[in-house]
Amino acid sequence: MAVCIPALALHHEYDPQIWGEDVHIFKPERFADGVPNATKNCAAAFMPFGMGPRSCVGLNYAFTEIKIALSMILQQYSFTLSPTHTH
Ligand code: HEM
Repeated sequence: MAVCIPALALHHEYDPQIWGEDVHIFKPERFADGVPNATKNCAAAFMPFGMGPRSCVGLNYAFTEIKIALSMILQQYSFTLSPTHTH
């Protein structure tokens, strides 16, 4: 028997109790304090690589590739502190 988890539906089954009232908004900064905080410690609310013994074996490879791609993109830009930035 095959069990299929529709990842897209899972992450779009909007649950304001977990994600907040702004659940429909694309808001990457909701992960700024880590996944556990963003998901109110609900491990099953966000599982892009699945979970359990059959979770994605390519997870670490995928993360490495993502970091390489991001660093290659960022090398094309230069960054300076905003003059209005205060600590
Ligand atoms: C952003 C990239 C990737 C995402 C989001 C992703 C996501 C997933 C998900 C959701 C599953 C199903 C887990 C489950 O059934 O609970 C899975 C399984 C799997 N993934 Fe990935 N994956 C990614 C990249 C990769 C890469 C780069 C490889 C190999 C080089 C890979 C190899 C596999 C394999 C072999 C399985 C089956 C594991 C099993 O059934 O035991 N994945 N992946």
